[in-house]
Amino acid sequence: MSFYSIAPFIQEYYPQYYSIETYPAAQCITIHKVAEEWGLFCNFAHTPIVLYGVTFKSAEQLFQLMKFKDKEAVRAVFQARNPKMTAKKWERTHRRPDWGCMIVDAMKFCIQQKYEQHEAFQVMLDKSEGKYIVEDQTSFPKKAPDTWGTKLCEDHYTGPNLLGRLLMELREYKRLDYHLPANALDFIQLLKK
Ligand SMILES: Nc1c(N[C@@H]2O[C@H](COP(=O)(O)O)[C@@H](O)[C@H]2O)[nH]c(=O)[nH]c1=O
Repeated sequence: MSFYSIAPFIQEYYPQYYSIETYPAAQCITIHKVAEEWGLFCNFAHTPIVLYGVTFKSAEQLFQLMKFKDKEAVRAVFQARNPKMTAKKWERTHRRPDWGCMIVDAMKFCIQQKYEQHEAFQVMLDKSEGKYIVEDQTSFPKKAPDTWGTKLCEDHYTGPNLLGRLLMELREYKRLDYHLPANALDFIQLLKK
């Protein structure tokens, strides 16, 4: 199993999300590229999030930073043009040891902040009512979708679709509840010094 595979964490700590879902393609809204119609649902969308006076350029940047506690890694990922790729480099050596048991709560936190700080995102979520939301990874080279997404198989999207599921939960309940370790946001102070 790859170091980067998060499926074992989901199985152990978030069994309620450990499943493969299937959705009829005709009833799906797909998240693929930021520039596309529903691109605002993508974590990479330009939706600045301000926390304790620090501005994060996207939910993705915030999520990637939450993996780290060390100043060097935090600063490198914060300054990176592509935080996801830079985080991958630092993860092997510097990922916080409890990342696995907080990963879904971290994602919920980031999406909840985006929701609270961006009305356009709230409006678009409401507009998507009645449709399934899926992250479309069909064009990705790997054979199977990862935990966050799905792939198109004939007339349906199939995969764990955790990103889509969290967005649908947010749409339904108007909030995502999360429980983070007390030090989860300490990294923000490292960006101020
Ligand atoms: N795995 C994937 C995307 N999926 C996105 O990756 C994010 C989390 O990645 P990770 O930190 O690896 O768990 C999350 O925002 C999810 O929507 N996107 C992409 O362009 N390319 C990828 O390969």
